[in-house]
Amino acid sequence: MKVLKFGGTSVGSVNSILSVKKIVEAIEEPVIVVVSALGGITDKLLATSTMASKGDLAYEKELSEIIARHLDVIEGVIEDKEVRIDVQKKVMALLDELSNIFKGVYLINDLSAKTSDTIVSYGERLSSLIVSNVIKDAKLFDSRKYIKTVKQFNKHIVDFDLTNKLIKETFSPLPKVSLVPGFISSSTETGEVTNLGRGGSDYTASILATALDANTLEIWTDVDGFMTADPRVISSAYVIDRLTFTEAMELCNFGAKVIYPPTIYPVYHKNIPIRILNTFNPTAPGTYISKERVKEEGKAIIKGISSINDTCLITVQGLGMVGVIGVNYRIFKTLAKNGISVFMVSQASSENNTTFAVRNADADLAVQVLNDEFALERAQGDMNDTVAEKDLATVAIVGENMKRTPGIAGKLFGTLGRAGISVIACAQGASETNISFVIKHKYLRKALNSIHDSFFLSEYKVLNLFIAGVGTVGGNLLEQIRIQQPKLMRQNGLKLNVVGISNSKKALLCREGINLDNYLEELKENGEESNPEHLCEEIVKMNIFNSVFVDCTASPDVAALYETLMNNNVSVVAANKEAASSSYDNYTKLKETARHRDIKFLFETNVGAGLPIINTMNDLINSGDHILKLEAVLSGTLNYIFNTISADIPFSEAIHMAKEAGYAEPDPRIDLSGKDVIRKLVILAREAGYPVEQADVKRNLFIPEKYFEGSLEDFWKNIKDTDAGFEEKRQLLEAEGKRFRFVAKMENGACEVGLQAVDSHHPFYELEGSNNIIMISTERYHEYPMIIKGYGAGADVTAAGVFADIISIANIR
Ligand SMILES: NC(=O)C1=CN([C@@H]2O[C@H](COP(=O)(O)OP(=O)(O)OC[C@H]3O[C@@H](n4cnc5c(N)ncnc54)[C@H](OP(=O)(O)O)[C@@H]3O)[C@@H](O)[C@H]2O)C=CC1
Ligand SMILES: N[C@@H](CC=O)C(=O)O
Repeated sequence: MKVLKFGGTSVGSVNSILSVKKIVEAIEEPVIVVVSALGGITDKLLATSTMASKGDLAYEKELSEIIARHLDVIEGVIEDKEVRIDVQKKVMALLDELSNIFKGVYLINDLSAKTSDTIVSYGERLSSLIVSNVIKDAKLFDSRKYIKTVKQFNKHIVDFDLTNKLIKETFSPLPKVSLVPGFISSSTETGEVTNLGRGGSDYTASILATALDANTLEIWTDVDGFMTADPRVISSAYVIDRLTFTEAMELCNFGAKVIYPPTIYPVYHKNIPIRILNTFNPTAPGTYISKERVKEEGKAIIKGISSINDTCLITVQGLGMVGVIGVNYRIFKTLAKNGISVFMVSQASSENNTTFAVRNADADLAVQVLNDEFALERAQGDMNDTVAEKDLATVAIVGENMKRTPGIAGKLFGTLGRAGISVIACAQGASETNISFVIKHKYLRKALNSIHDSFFLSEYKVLNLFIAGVGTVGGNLLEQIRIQQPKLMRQNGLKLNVVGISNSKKALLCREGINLDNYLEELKENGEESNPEHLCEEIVKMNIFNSVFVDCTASPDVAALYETLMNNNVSVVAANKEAASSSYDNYTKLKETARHRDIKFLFETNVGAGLPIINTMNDLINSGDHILKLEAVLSGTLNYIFNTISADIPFSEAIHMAKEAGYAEPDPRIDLSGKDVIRKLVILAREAGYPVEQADVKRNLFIPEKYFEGSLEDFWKNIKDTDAGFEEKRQLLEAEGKRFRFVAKMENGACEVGLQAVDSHHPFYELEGSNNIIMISTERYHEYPMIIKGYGAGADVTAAGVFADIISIANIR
C-alpha cells in the first residue's frame, strides 16, 4: 500500500480535484489519500476568526465566501445529482456548526487557542468530505479519532504509541481507497481538537505511512519536485531527481517549502521512500527521497541551495569569554527560556565571541535577555553589550556528497568574492552536508544566482548585459546578439541576457531580459529618463550577478562610470576609447580594479576595431616577449579618405562618405584632428608597458587648428575651403607615385603621429579602403615584425570585436 497526500492547491479547484480523482483511481494497490483544506481556506478561517474576535461584523462576509467556495466546488466535481445534494447537506451541516462558532467568538469577543484549533479543523473536515465523494469507492475517515497528541512546551506533540496503535486498528482491514483529512488530531487527555501545525497534512501522511508500513509516501503538490534553488529567483534552477533524507531535511529546514520538515523523520526511521510529485504535471518524474546516497557521474556535488530571508545576527562578545566554561550554556539557556529559536551558530576558536542567527522579530528580545543575563560581566568590563545586526539573509548549500570532498568551501567563498559579496558569518557542521553563511539581504538574489551558476551544470550559463549606446556600433551589436543568441544557447550553453539598454536620454532596464526584436521602440516608449549617473545607480541597485557593462558610446561621462561599476563587480567592455586613453593613473586604476575584483575590463576594439591587436600584444608580453616598436595606420576614417579622394571626390565629400560608411567618430573632428589616432597609440603604448600620456605624443597634423574651432556645423561648412589645396597635393603625390598615410609610431615608449607620403615600396602603400595595419617589432619578432592588417573601422566589424570581448568573459568554447 502507499500513502498519497494532496496539498491545498491540489484540492483547490474543480479541475485540480478532478486530476486528483484521475491519479488515485489509476492506482491498483490500496491507497490512503490525505487531503489538506481547499487552497487558501486555512488562512481565511484564521483571518475570519480574528475579525470575529475583534467584534468586526465583516467576518460574516468572509464566512459567506468560505461557504460559497465549498458549494461551488461541490457543484463542479460531483456529477451525480443525488450524491451532490447529499454532500451539499452534509457540508452545510458542518458550515452551520462553523457559523455558530464564529457567532460565539463575535459575541464574546474572545478567541481561545482551543476555539481557534476547532475552527481551523473545519478546513480539512470539509475538503475530505467532498473529495471522498469524488473518488470512486473512497471511504472517509476522521483523523481526530486516531492521530493523538499530548501537550509539551505549549505544543501539541504526537502521542506515537497511542497513535500507531489506533491507526493499525482503524485501517484493518485496509479499504481500497481510504480518504483522510490531514493536519487535524485530538488530545489524548481531553479528546479536544488539536492539530499538527501549519503544513501538518504532510506529517499526517508520514505518520500513517510509517504506522502501516507503506511502500511509498507520495507528496502531491504544485511543483515538479525539489528544485536546485528557488525558480522565482533563478531561472535556470531545475528539479533534483534524487535526494537523501538528510539532504531533503536540510533543504526544507532551510526555506525550501516543498514539504513540512517533520514529515521526514517518521518515514526516515522505517526507510520508506518519499516521492514529490506534481498534481498538475502527473507524468513528471518528480524527486525521489530515500536513504541511499547515489553519487552520479557528471552531476553537481551539491544538491540544492536554499535560503532564509529573515535573518538577524546576534553577537555576544568580550575578552572575558575566553576560556570561561559555561558562557555558551548561559547564552542558549537564556534564549530557550525566552522561546527564541536559533537557526545558525558560529563561534571563533579564539572563544571571544559567539554569533548566532535568529528571526528579525526575535532580535530585540534576544538582545535584552542576554544583556540582562550578562549584566554583571558587562558592568565589570569583561563582556560587551550584545549586538544585533538586522536585515540579513542566510544561505545554505546542501549535499551529502560534499562529505570529504575538498574544495567546496573554497569554491563557494571564491564565487561570493568574485560577485563582490561579503560573508558576515558562516557555519558548517562536521556532518559536512550543509555550509551556511549570512550576508546582507540586498545581496541575496545575486548570491543565489552566482552560486547556482558556479555549482550546477545548468542547461546554460547567463551573462547579463547592460548596453550603453545603440547607435552605429551598439545597434549592430544588439542585432548580432539577437541573431546569434539561439546558436550560442544551443551549442555553447550561453545565454546573453540584455538587461539594460540606454542612449543619451533614456534607459530601459529589465532583470528578466529585453526583447531584442523591438528594443528601439521599447526604449523610446517605455524607457525612463536617464543620464550616466542615473544609469550607474540603477545598475548598482539591480545588483545582478555575472553582469557586464558594454559601452558603445563616445561619452567621457559614461567612461567615468567604470570605476563605480567595477567596484560593484560589474565587468566592462568598452568600444569607447575615453577610459583607456584617459590619464595613465586612471587607466592603471581601472585595470588594477578589474584584476583585484576578478572581473574584466576589455577594450580590444579601441584600436583597429575588430582586429586582434591588443589581445595579440598581451599574449606576446605574457609569454615573456618585449614590445620594442610599433608602426601603424590606425585610422579607418583617414585611410578611407586618402583612398577615396580623387579628381571627382573632393576632400570634404570624402569625409562625409567616411561618416556615412560608419567609420568616423560620432564627431568626425576627432578623426580629422588626429586625436583618435593619438589616443589609439597611447593605448597601445600603455598595453606595451610604457606609461604614456596623450600630451607626450609628438604630432604632425595636416588640417590647421582653426577648422576645429567652433561648432560641428561650422566645421562642415568651413572644411570645404581645404578641398582645392588637398586636390593640388593629391595630384602632386599621384605624379610622384606616392600615397598619403596617417602613420602612428612608438619606439621604446616615444610616440609620434603624422601624415606621411609613402611610395609603392612601403608596406603601407597598398592599404585599401578603411583598412588598418600594424607592424609589431619585439625581441622575438625583430628582423621581420609581426603584421596585423584588415578592416580597421565599421559598424559590423567593431560590433563583432565587442561581441568577442563579451564572449571571452563567458569563457565558453
Ligand atoms: N565606428 C567604428 O568603426 C568604431 C567605433 N568605435 C567606438 O564606438 C563608440 C560608438 O561609436 P558609434 O556607434 O559610431 O557612435 P554613434 O554616434 O552612432 O552612437 C553613439 C550612441 O551612444 C549614445 N550615447 C551618447 N551619449 C550617451 C550617454 N551619456 N549615455 C548613454 N548613451 C549615450 C548615443 O545616444 P543618442 O543617440 O541619444 O545620442 C548613441 O546611441 C565610439 O566611442 C567609437 O569611438 C570603436 C571602434 C570602431
Ligand atoms: N573613427 C575610428 C573608428 C575606429 O576606432 C576610425 O576611423 O578608425
